[in-house]
Amino acid sequence: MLHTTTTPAQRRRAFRAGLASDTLQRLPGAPNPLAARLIAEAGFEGAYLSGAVVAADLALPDVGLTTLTEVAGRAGQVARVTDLPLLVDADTGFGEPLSAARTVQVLEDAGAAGCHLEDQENPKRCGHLAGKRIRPPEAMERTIAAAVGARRDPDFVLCARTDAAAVEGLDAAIERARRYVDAGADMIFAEAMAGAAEFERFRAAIEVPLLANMTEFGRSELLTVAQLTDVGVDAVIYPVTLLRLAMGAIADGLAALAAEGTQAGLVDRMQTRDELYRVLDYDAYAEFDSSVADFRPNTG
Ligand SMILES: C[C@](O)(C(=O)O)[C@H](CC(=O)O)C(=O)O
Ligand SMILES: [Mg+2]
Repeated sequence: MLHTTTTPAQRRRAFRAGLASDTLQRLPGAPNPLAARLIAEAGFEGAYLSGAVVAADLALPDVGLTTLTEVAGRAGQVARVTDLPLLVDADTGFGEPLSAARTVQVLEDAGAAGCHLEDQENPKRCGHLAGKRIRPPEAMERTIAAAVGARRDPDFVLCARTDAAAVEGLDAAIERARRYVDAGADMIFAEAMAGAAEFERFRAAIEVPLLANMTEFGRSELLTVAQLTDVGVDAVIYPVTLLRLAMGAIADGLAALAAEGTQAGLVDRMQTRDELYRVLDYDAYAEFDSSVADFRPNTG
C-alpha cells in the first residue's frame, strides 16, 4: 500500500551510503507524491523537493514567498509514500540562524533525508537568474553552524549551496565552499556551474560530496550521468524536469481539447486508468478492506 516501508533514519543512512559510493545519486524533482512513486519505480537513487516547483505549483515565482510550513508539508507528503531518500530545498533557511535551525528540525520530522541551505540574501531568487545578492560568508557560516547544531539525527545530510560563482567568480565560490565545509556542511551544492570544467575545480578543492544542478533553460550545460561521474560529482538534481514535462503536456492537451472539441485524440498519450491504479496499488487497498470486513450483501 502507499506508504514508505522504511524509517527516516534508514533512508538517511541509505543516502549517506549512496553519496559515499561510486554511483552518482540521481534525484529527479518530485512535483507531487504520486510522481515520487514513479521516480522510485524507474530506479532512481533518490528524489528531490524543489523550492522552485513548490512555488510554481502554487502559481508563485521562486523568490522566497513560500513558507517553511508549505515546504515541510509537501516534503512530508512525498516522504511518506516513498522509500527513496528525499533531499529538500530549504532556500535560505527561512530566516536567521535560529530559523534555519528550526527548519532542519521540522524537515527531520517530515522524514527528509537532508536539505540544502543557500547563501543568497533574501529575497532569494533562482540561482540561474541575473541580479543575485550574496550574504557575507560569515553570515552563512553562522547559519550552517546553527543548522548542524540543531540536527538530532547525525545522518541527516546538511548541504550548503553557494550561489557565489555568478556573483563573485569561481575562485570565491570555491573558497566559500571550503569555509562552509569547515562550518559543518556535509555536502556542497555548486550552483549555476557553466560546465564540467567548473565542477572539476570544485571537486579538486573540497573533500565532501558534491551536488550538481541539471536544471533546464539555465546557465548550466546539461551534462550526462557519465560526464558528471567523470568529473567526480556525487549527486545530481533534475529539479524542475518533471514539472516542465507535465506542464508542457497540459498546455498541449488544453490546446488540442479547445481546438478539437474532444479529448479523444489525446487518450493514447494519457496514463491509463489501469496504470494509475497500479501505481496507487489500488488492489492492496481493496484486499485490506476485505480482510477487515466483508461488505458484500448477505454475508457476515
Ligand atoms: C534548484 C532550485 O533551487 C530549485 O528550487 O529547484 C532552482 C531550479 C531552477 O529554478 O531551475 C535553482 O535556483 O537553480
Ligand atoms: Mg530552489
